[in-house]
Amino acid sequence: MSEKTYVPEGEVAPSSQIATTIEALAATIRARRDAGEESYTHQLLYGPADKPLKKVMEEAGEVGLAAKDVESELVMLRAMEHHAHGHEALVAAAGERVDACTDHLRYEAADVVYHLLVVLERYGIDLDEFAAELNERMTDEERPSGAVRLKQGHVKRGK
Ligand SMILES: N=c1c2ncn([C@@H]3O[C@H](COP(=O)(O)OP(=O)(O)OP(=O)(O)O)[C@@H](O)[C@H]3O)c2ncn1[C@@H]1O[C@H](COP(=O)(O)O)[C@@H](O)[C@H]1O
Repeated sequence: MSEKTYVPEGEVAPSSQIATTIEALAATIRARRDAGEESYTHQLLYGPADKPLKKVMEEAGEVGLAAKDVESELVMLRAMEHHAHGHEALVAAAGERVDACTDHLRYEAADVVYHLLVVLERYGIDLDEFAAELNERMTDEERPSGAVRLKQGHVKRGK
């Protein structure tokens, strides 16, 4: 587990954190089909299609920019480590900037995943079907036992 994360005391961790989280988020998004206009998700599911599609592209771009910021700060940190001997405070400050940029990258990545899940829900692609797409790309050695697969005829339709 990352040193940046924790499970609240007294709570039992699920067997897979990310699977449980994605499933819960996808279920919330699906449930927002029955919500009112005050729900942002509902607006993305039923409003003009351009809105969620533009959000996916915009947020993906923000991931790219956030990652570039991490790169720039890493270059600064390495330079500090090489040239700022005796100036531990400068090195520590550079390390904190890397850390902050990495936090921002994670934040933008979550925005992409949320909007991607909304787009999948909007067009009726459920999580199992999405998993099957990813599973098809794995080698037999990589693919977990019992992993869902795409039926022939639906494989590589996008190519
Ligand atoms: N995970 C998310 C989530 N991630 C990002 N967002 C929204 O996505 C938008 C991100 O776009 P921006 O950063 O550009 O913010 P913005 O300028 O307000 O966005 P726009 O109005 O320009 O589209 C913000 O409005 C965020 O609130 C999310 N909105 C909802 N969820 C989840 O979906 C659930 C249901 O949300 P509602 O439909 O709002 O009830 C929530 O409880 C959350 O669990």
